[in-house]
Amino acid sequence: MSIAPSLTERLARARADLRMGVPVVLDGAAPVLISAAETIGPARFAALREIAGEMVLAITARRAQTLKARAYDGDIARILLPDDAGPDWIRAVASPENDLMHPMKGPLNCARSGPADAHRAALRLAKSARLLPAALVVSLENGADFAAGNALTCLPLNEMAGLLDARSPLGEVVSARLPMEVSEAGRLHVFRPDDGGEEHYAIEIGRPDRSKPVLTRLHSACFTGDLMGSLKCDCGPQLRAALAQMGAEGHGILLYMNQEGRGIGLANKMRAYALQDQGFDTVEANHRLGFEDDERDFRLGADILKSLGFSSVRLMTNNPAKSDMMQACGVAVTERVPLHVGVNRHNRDYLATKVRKSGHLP
Ligand SMILES: Nc1nc2c(ncn2[C@@H]2O[C@H](COP(=O)(O)OP(=O)(O)OP(=O)(O)O)[C@@H](O)[C@H]2O)c(=O)[nH]1
Ligand SMILES: [Zn+2]
Repeated sequence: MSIAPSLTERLARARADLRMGVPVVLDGAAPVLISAAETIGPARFAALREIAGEMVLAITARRAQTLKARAYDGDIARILLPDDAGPDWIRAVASPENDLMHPMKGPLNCARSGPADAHRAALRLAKSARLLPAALVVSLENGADFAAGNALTCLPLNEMAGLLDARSPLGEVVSARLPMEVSEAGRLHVFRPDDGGEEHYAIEIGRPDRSKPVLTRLHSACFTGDLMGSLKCDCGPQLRAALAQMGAEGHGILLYMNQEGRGIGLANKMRAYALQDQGFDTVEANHRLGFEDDERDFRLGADILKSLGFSSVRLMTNNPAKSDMMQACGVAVTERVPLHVGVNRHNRDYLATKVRKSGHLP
């Protein structure tokens, strides 16, 4: 094996670059330089203008719908950057926080022709870096030379879709005994993906029989609900109720997935909360930010269960998408255990929206 970073490792670097505001080169027949809209500063923007390439702001069709921009590519829109646009304009298009106070003054001119694969890859990369899905895409004459001359991460455009689809194998790094309030026979397993991405955890209560369906909760991280006692959702009560039931039964597995905000990250979830204060529901808020309703990958939970030796579960959830994905990944769901706890006046509408729009069971 070469000592140089693999493509997957370079992809992980690219995520860190975008988060810092450093552009990344996507090389191919039509090479481009991509930057995350959210992290472009004035100095780098001025340097990008000097390249004198075509400048396009790529956004998702979800965001385009709010802005009344034409998504000619179906899932994305490519807005041609006006000559007088700067980082503030870019951020105003990318982020909906001031949409109501300053409705966008169009018209936003969108590209109809030419390839959109680099733009699509840039948006997927920004999402996977937990940034707003909006990217400035600047055309280059020679991608490889430009990357080498500026010490930038360079990725082959024709391999981007496959790289972004792939899910990096999760390996167990360590496990140790963790006596807990619900059970003194607790154990925490830490799983880490090969690509340097987010770690996920499994809490094992007792020593469940691997040949029988195990009481399981697939829980997504919610800093506000799990730790801060937020009343806007039901996550904290669900977490504690699941652990309590496992403690009472003497065994169970709680998968704690670091997929905060249904996979959009805490910063974006707080942007969604700000929109909810303007009157939008949880699904509309995600869409206005440019995300789908739910950006989580539940397959990771099934991967962890299988690597711990389980092949069937009694799944504690109200969300059929979780059961469906388990089954599709080869983990049998022998029973769905409903988990209705923690309803209050602040989260009643949120829970009703999940039933009405996201297929949750009442
Ligand atoms: N984007 C977004 N995420 C939210 C919002 N409220 C809560 N969340 C996140 O939603 C996730 C809730 O996940 P879960 O409780 O595991 O899953 P669920 O889909 O509600 O299904 P259940 O298994 O029935 O609880 C957590 O990652 C929260 O951070 C919101 O308004 N917007
Ligand atoms: Zn929550």
